[in-house]
Amino acid sequence: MFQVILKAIARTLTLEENCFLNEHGEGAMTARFNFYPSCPTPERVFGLKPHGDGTTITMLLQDKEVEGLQVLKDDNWFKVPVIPHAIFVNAGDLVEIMSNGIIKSAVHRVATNSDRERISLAVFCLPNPDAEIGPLNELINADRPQMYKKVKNYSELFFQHYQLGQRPINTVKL
Ligand SMILES: O=C(O)CCC(=O)C(=O)O
Ligand SMILES: [Fe+2]
Repeated sequence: MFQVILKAIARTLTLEENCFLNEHGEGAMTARFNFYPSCPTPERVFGLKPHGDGTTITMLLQDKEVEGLQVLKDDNWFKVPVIPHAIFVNAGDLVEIMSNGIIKSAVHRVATNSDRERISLAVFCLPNPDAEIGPLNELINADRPQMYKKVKNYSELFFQHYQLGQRPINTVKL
């Protein structure tokens, strides 16, 4: 399914539909269930701290009753509504890099809830660890010079910085 999404993004940018997939290769998908217990002090405790995903694409099945996911836009946090059985698609840092910054990897976080627990299922799409991922040549020009270095095995960089509360994408900006 992520292939369909990457093709759709390419078409949106009026590019050849396989251009992102050619960079990405077959890649790998990992899945994680997130369980957020109820928390008596939600104003003081995050379920998941603010981060951008270190993926190409993340597909997320949210809890069908309990909200919690919030996305940062223009310095404001917006709640993602609960839509039962809908899949929330998030562009990760690697799409931001490949698109030379045109598609943004949204910073998001998860709030806790004082009386309800919450569960979600995230599927993370990643390129092969040895694939070199960089801005597409088609998206580099005089008006928009190359904005990111090429990266390899971004997951490793991601986790090093995540622990420190930093965004790894800031370390590969030119
Ligand atoms: O639980 C959620 O709604 C979001 C999970 C998430 O952002 C993640 O696993 O990276
Ligand atoms: Fe995330």
